Amino acid sequence: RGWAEAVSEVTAARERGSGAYSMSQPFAEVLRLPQRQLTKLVFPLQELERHLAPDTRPSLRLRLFEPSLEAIARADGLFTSTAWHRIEYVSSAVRLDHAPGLLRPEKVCFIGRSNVGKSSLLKALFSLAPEVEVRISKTPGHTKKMNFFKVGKYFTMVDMPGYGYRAPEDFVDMVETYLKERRNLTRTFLLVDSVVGIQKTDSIAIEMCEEFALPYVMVLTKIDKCSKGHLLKQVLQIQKFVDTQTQGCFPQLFPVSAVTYSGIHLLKCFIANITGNLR
Ligand SMILES: Nc1nc2c(ncn2[C@@H]2O[C@H](COP(=O)(O)OP(=O)(O)OP(=O)(O)O)[C@@H](O)[C@H]2O)c(=O)[nH]1
Ligand SMILES: [Mg+2]
Repeated sequence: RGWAEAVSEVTAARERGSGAYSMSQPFAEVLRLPQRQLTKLVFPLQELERHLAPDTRPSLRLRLFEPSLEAIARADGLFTSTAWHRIEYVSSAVRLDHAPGLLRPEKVCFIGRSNVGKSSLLKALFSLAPEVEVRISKTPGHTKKMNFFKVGKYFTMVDMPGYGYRAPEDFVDMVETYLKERRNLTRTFLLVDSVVGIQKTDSIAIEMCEEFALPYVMVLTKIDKCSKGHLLKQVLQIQKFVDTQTQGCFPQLFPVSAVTYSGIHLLKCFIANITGNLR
């Protein structure tokens, strides 16, 4: 289905004013981009796929989650803060028993090495809620607490401290306990730096997710820093790792850039979908 049709469909939906949230203005702009630019921004894996030899294509699982542009547009609305639908910081905690109550569905958290780009990713996902403050830093080990953010009445997202270099001392107690015991956690996003690929420290998190049998999703960060060839190599390598060495990892990778926003819209749509909010 062409994107031009999606534009008119979504525009019509917006004019009808249907639903608590509808397409964000910035996404209307995205839909006006030339096809190639739009694909690169919204479907970065598809853009890479064009450079693969036909017989290697099946190794990239591109088609597992392939929403329509209309669905992506609606998800963008879910991540837009309005007076009726507030996206906001809730609280921070260093221990599980300090975390917000379990009544609100938690749904998603972001884990990964320090400096991999967890806070930056959250900030990019919240770019249409500019009043939400997510702190990022060049210095690894910046996020010291579990930070809870709510997306209206729908769900909560958690930014975690990183593991590895300059990780907080109580990291293990904090993050392991959280992952193991948080009953309302539906999906864990495990971030891997696309420039360097899976490192020893990443294996800690992978093993943790596997051991606790958590459903998790691998996100490749900072893709703006990779050449096309390098990114393709990393994506294929990591995809192979996921296919052969993991049980609980969703077999489609999500490459993103918090700088160019490549892959961010698709990830918003995936989160809307797994939290049951893609109406
Ligand atoms: N070029 C580029 N830089 C990024 C991207 N995402 C994050 N960075 C940079 O990477 C550094 C670390 O980012 P953070 O988001 O603070 O990383 P973090 O994973 O939250 O780190 P800790 O809180 O220390 O665990 C910062 O200098 C960011 O500007 C990206 O997509 N592209
Ligand atoms: Mg951080």
